[in-house]
Amino acid sequence: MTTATGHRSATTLDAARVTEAVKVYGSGDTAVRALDGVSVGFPAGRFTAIMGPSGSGKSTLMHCAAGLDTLTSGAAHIGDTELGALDDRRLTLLRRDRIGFVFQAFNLVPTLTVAENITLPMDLAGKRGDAASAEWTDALIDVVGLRDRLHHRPAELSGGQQQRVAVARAFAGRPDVVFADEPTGNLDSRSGEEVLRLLGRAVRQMNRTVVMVTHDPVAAAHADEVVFLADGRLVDRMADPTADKVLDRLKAFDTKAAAASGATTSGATTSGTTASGTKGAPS
Ligand SMILES: Nc1ncnc2c1ncn2[C@@H]1O[C@H](COP(=O)(O)OP(=O)(O)OP(=O)(O)O)[C@@H](O)[C@H]1O
Repeated sequence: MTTATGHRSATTLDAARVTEAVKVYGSGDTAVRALDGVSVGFPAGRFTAIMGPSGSGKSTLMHCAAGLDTLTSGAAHIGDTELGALDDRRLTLLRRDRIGFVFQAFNLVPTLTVAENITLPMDLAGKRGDAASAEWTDALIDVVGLRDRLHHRPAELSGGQQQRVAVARAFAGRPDVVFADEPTGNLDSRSGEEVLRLLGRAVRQMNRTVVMVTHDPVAAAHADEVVFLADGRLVDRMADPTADKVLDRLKAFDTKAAAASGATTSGATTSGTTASGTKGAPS
């Protein structure tokens, strides 16, 4: 089902979601409430950007949603799996098998070729070898445009090319969701644009799910939807973002009055999208 804007409706299942997520760092006088009751879903097959002022909780939300960190209270799900119910071993397996990561630092293995870096997670998981995986990897290599670099090592590539390898590696195991934390932070604007287009293509042409933390309105404009955090709370969602619209929304955070009167997590809507982050669907 698609909406008038051509996007999938909110009835699409969430690939990942957090419910009433609270994360407190430290204790006593020095305690920081990084997440203060956030409920948000990241729909499967869509590209969602997480934005907000510095310190608003973006990275904390991503880390808790991806099982890299644990919530103080509330729940985080990947599909139907509640992360809090998993022991360390199962959580590690879930991260390996069902989640892909792209970070600001490319984190490639310098001694491996591009091809070996891309298939490393699948090799570790013992998932390579079947025809479907080979076909998928082959298609992925074309999407990221690295076919003529497959036998190079990371040091022989530009920063943009290295991040494209990291993107291919993140999608290689066909994870349920790829989380990207400031994936263009180390890139010039042209290389960054390429990586963002790549993430968009993976979502739209290969039916993948991407959740990206960024502070850059131009980067966020590549997403299908932007969720805004402020002071550890979800304050707004914006479908069909443009850089200008995102920038305007961020500027509103600059004044305390706007922050105080900003939309709350329960019912604010932007461009017809529910702000609750749940699966309530427009009919
Ligand atoms: N490990 C930690 N220990 C203590 N406080 C932390 C820790 N990690 C984050 N915080 C605090 O939690 C709050 C949210 O941090 P977080 O990094 O999630 O914000 P952010 O929106 O990603 O910020 P930025 O855009 O600057 O990266 C901040 O006040 C931060 O100082």
